[in-house]
Amino acid sequence: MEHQRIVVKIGSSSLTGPQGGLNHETVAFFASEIAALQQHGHSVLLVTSGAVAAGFREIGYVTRPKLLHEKQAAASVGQALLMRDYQQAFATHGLVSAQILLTRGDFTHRKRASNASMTIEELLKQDVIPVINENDTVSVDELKFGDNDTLSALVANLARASHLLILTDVDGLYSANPSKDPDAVRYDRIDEITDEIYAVAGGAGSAVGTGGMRSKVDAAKIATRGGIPVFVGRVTETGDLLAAARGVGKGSYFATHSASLPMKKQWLGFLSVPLGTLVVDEGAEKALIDNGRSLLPVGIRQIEGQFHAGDVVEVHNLQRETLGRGIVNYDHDQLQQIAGLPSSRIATTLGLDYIQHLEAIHRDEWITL
Ligand SMILES: Nc1ncnc2c1ncn2[C@@H]1O[C@H](COP(=O)(O)OP(=O)(O)O)[C@@H](O)[C@H]1O
Ligand SMILES: N[C@@H](CCC(=O)OP(=O)(O)O)C(=O)O
Repeated sequence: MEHQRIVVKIGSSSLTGPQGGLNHETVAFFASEIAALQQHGHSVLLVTSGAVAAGFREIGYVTRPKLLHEKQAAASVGQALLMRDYQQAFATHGLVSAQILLTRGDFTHRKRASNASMTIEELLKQDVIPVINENDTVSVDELKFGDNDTLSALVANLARASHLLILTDVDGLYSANPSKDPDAVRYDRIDEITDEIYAVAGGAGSAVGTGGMRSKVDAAKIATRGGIPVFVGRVTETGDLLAAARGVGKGSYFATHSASLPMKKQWLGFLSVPLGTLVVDEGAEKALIDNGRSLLPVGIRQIEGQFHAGDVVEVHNLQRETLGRGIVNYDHDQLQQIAGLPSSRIATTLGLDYIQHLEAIHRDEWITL
């Protein structure tokens, strides 16, 4: 196996128990597994949860807090404890580690994403292990990732990793939550993330985890669309992490079919914030999805939101299923006037001599989701 860049994500459920506090032996074990990957010539980026779980007991909460400000307070105590454990554990293998705290806003702003990327590149060049978590102190409501699975997929894309390994307390995705259904069977390999996969992926299984399998499938979707294969499973014994990276781990593998997605399309699909929604008819749905064509105003049935030309909008079919996202060429009030009209009537309806773009969304500015 040649040198690879591997993102490893460790969930709260793997590091702590329901009473909170860190399990120091477990942190030390994961550090030794990561050190083994480094010794095999790979570069590892670690995305770790556990700040809230590590800190809540320390400041006097009996159970994991539910309110945002309490979670933020617990995380600010716990993040330092988490980092202290990792730094000590990596140091015993002669490895230096660095703390990086990110929010979704850091990915949506291209300049900040590029700064984060430059820092990560320099750390990897110096053989330092970036240890990444969400910046819980400044993340509010819609800015929050909510779970670190999505964060790990965004990091994998940003760093152009060759693998994303999501470690959790269950050895893969099962046909039903295996802690509740003893007849559940594991999916060893998932070639396509279908509605059936989403239907079986349930919520968190423990008092400390968030997101459960559902957010892991979301993460797998983001990473595999970016050309990065994903492992979701358990690492409990020496050598398990190396096995996971080699494709023989205890878990499920999500395959990728895409070549790595251009940065612009990644941004459009997974980082941009849509400012409106266009509902389109069956003909437009077919043109966009089956024929890879642009969206013309004639196929638009309904317009929602106050967007302007150049903004990102989401596109729904008549059943209100999301088809994808694109950059729209008209302001919302212009689109209201021309929705349903053939291209020949657009200029006169808008009172213009000529039209720069006949398409509402050009195919080059579109991603199917
Ligand atoms: N179909 C499924 N297959 C496996 N686990 C599932 C499934 N649906 C829900 N789960 C739950 O997801 C949990 C893992 O997610 P989570 O608790 O968020 O862990 P983490 O802290 O590692 O992110 C499992 O322990 C399990 O209870
Ligand atoms: N940033 C938070 C992550 C929250 C969380 O529990 O995430 P996860 O265990 O990955 O589902 C923390 O460190 O506690």
